[in-house]
Order: sequence, then structure tokens, then C-alpha cells
Amino acid sequence: MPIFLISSISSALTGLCSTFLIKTIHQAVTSAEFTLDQFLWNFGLFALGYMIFAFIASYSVSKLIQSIVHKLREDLSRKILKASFESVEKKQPKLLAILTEDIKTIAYSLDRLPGVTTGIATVLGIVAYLVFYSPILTVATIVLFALVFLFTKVTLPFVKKYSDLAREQLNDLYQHFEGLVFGIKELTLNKDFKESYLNKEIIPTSRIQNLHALKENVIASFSNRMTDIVLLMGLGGMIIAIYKTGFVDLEFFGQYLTLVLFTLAPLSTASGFLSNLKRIETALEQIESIGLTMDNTDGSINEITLDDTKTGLPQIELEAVVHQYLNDDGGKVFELGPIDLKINQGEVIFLVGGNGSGKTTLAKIITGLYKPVGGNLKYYGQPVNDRNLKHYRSHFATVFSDSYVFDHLHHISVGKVDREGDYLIELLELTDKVSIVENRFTTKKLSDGQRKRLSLIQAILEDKDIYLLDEWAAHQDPHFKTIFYNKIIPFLTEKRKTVIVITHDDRYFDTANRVVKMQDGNIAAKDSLVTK
Ligand SMILES: Nc1ncnc2c1ncn2[C@@H]1O[C@H](COP(=O)(O)OP(=O)(O)OP(=O)(O)O)[C@@H](O)[C@H]1O
Repeated sequence: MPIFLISSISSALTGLCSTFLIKTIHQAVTSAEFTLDQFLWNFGLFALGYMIFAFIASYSVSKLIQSIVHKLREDLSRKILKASFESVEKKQPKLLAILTEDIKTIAYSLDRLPGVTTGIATVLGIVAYLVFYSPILTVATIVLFALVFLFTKVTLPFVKKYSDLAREQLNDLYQHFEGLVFGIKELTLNKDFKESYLNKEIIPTSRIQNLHALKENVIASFSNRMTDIVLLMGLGGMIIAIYKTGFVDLEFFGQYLTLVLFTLAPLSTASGFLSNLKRIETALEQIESIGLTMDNTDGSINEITLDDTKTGLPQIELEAVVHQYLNDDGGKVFELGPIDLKINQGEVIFLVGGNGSGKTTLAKIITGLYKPVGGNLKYYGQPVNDRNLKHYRSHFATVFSDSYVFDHLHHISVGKVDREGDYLIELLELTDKVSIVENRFTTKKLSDGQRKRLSLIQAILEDKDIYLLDEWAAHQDPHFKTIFYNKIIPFLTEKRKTVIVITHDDRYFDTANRVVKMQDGNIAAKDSLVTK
């Protein structure tokens, strides 16, 4: 870690220059032999050294801090991408606060580090100089510093307590902010709603958060100020002891004081940094407590691929598959299954059923986003498990009803995008709205229906074996519904793709090979299956 080494060495050298500067000043005012020339030379040399090393220290420590922050961001993003979909889905509101707030706290709290490292080096240098100057006063100084440290330590648990409480409120505040940004249409249209959202949600949560943050800051900053007082009181105590016992000469003590007073500022910075360490601890605890469970993609197990060439077996098979949604107390909110279902390669299956019947949940099981709590999911007869789940998932392209629309197409080959992109844009009548430049859609600023068409283009360009389209046509006008059922689905089946469509469009049921009806978390009786 060379940057760490450079920052440590340069900080130490800055501290050393600072000590020599202080020593030069001290000698100039205490030693009769010290000439003006000597003073100018020494002072100029150490001041120059101080500036050079301070710049290197500030640069390297700041670089170190930024690389820590960057690493945290990268690690956290990787952790989220490696976690099981279910755990990320559950923790979604908390994640944004961690990604923005906690990492920012760490960055800001570490900001003082350059001053602290230099300050500590200066204090150590002064103490070393004091040893030669007066061993007895050095011992007294060390005792004094220990008292300052103890005092700061006593206040730290309180800083931590209020830092934790303030951080807890931030999760709620972020959820309110999410409502504020994404629910702005509803809030703008309804004056009473807007007022009550502001006054009953955002302001009270922000006030409580502020109150805890205020207590945290007051304790931290008061403790910081008090370290100066403790130090000065200690010096006062030493003066009393000198008056009473005369253990050193008072004039000598005055010269010693000149030195010790130089430690006030660096000590104050260092003790302030101890409070920052508590804030960092709170932020790191939040990051640690994300509680995401990893799935097979964490690379901790040997992955294997599934055999795609098996024939005569269903491409996907669900055997008595069960899934449950649980509330925070572990109570069952909804149960899907046990479901038995076979899907053959190249089939077009429509999943239909009332709201809340479990279609999307089943889609998440089929695509491997959810792991069933019971039963088996098979791919050409091979059970899907932790070792092959990643490969299983890679067979799917999806457009869920709440899909996020990315403009990014860099994961698709340029050749593929060039060959089919323009054709699909034309087929879905977006030519005058959007184009693809350097594997990126030129805009996402489209109507809901148009954005859904963009998602569909992206999914088709991904060229996967199995397509799962969740209520894709729900936002489309009749013209585009016809294009979807009569052109897009045949375009996919011509390429031997398997297509699973969640739909309520009964006018087009005849375009499917099979219609599977869901009811109360299960497939409705066999006789309601419609076969083309
Ligand atoms: N993440 C979740 N946590 C807890 N319960 C959920 C979750 N997602 C869905 N549910 C519940 O599971 C049930 C099935 O939901 P699902 O989304 O699968 O239904 P659906 O048939 O797709 O409905 P719709 O046609 O309205 O989209 C519903 O009762 C819903 O409230």
C-alpha cells in the first residue's frame, strides 16, 4: 500500500518540521547564544520543509480517503449485485440511504485525517524535545495528555448513542423523500395531501433526526472544547504545585509552557477526530447491517452450467413449487403453490388471472429471481440449484410491469444492435423519437407506453432463449397491442424462443399455445387450461 506509506512518512516529516519550527522559536526566545542569522536559516529551512511535506501529506492522505470511499462504493454495489434478489427487494428503502448518506459520512469524517496525522506527529516531536528539556515536566505533560484522552473517551459513548439515533431516523426520512420525488404528481394535485405529507411526515421525522444530530454535535464539539480546558486546568495545577513545592524554577516553567501551548491545537484536532471515528463506526455498522443474503452469484461455490441440448424434456418444469411472502414477524402474507407446470421450448404461454392471484410471483420463480421454499424447478430435467442458478437465469430476457428502463446497451454486441435495433425501433414506431448511438438509446424521455416499447426492444436485442413479459401490453393502445400479439410474438417464436406473457387481453388468447389461469396463488383446475 505505497500511498499509505507515503502519507504516513510525509505526515511524520511535516510533524517533525513543525517540531523544529517550534524548537527554533523556543530557542530564539530562551537562548542568549541564538543569533538572528541562525533563526532565519532554521526558520526558513523548516518552514519550507513543512510546506513541502504538508502538501505531500495532504495530497496523499486525501487520495487515500478518496480511494477508501471509492472502494466502499464499489464493494457495496458489488454486494448488492451479488445478494439474493429477495433480500435486496426487502431492503430497497434502506439501501439508498446507505449508498448516499453513510458513505458521505465516512468521507466527511475522514476529512480531518491529514490535520490529525500531522498534529500527532507534531505532538510526539514536542514530547521528544521535552524529554531533553526537562524529564520531570515531560512526565507531567504525558499525565496531562492522558487526562485529556480519558476525558474525551468518557464522552464518546454519548456521541455514538446520538449518532445511532440520528442515523435511524434517516432511513424514514429517505423514504419520505422518495415519496416527495416520485409522488410529486399526486402531491402537486392535492393541496391537503401535500400539506399533510409535509407537516405530518417529512417535518416531524426531520425534526427528530435534527434533535439527535444536534445532541451528537453538541456533545462532540463541547468535548472538543473541554479538552483545551482540561489541558489548561492541568497546567494551572502544575503552577500551584510549583508554588507549593518549588519542584522546578517558575521561569523555566514559563519557557516550558511556550512549548506545551503549541500542542493545544493539534491535540484538539485529534480529540475531535475521535468523535468522527464514532460517526464512522455508526456508518460502517449501517453498511454491515444491510443484512443482504448472498446467493450463488457471490462466487463462493463452484458454478456449473446446465445442459441446453437435452431434447424430449420440458424446457422448464415446476414440481410442487411453493413460495411464501412473510411479514416482519414471520407470519404468512401470501402463499403460492404447490404448483406443477411444464413449459416446452418454443411454446407461447399466457399466464392469466385476477389481481393478486400470484402471476408475477410465479414469474419471479420461473425466472429464478425467487428461490422456491418448496418443490423443484427444473431445466430440461436438471434441478436448478445454487450452483447452476446463475446459468439458469442467463436464459431469460424480461420486461416486468415495474421494470426500470436503462438506456445502456453495452452488454449487447454492437453487431447485434446494429443488425436488429433499427428494425425493432421501426416496428414499434419509435423512429422519430429515439435511435441507438454507440450502443445507447438516445433518450428515455418518452411516454409510459413508448418507454415500455423501449424496454421490449432492449429485451429482444438481448437475444435470450426465454422471454417473460409481464403485462407488457397493458400500457399500449390497440394498435400496438396488435403489433405485439401479431408481429412481436411471432418474430420471437420464429427464432424458437419460448415466450411467457402475463396478460389480461382475452381478445388475443388465441395467439398463445396455452393459457394458464392463476387463482388464489395456484393454477386453476386443469379444465380451465385452454390449448390452442
Ligand atoms: N414483495 C412482496 N411482499 C409481500 N407480499 C407480496 C409481495 N409481492 C406480492 N405480494 C402479495 O402476493 C400476492 C400475489 O401478488 P402478485 O404480484 O404475484 O399478483 P399478480 O397476480 O401478479 O397481480 P396483478 O395482476 O395485480 O399484478 C398479492 O396478494 C400481493 O399482495
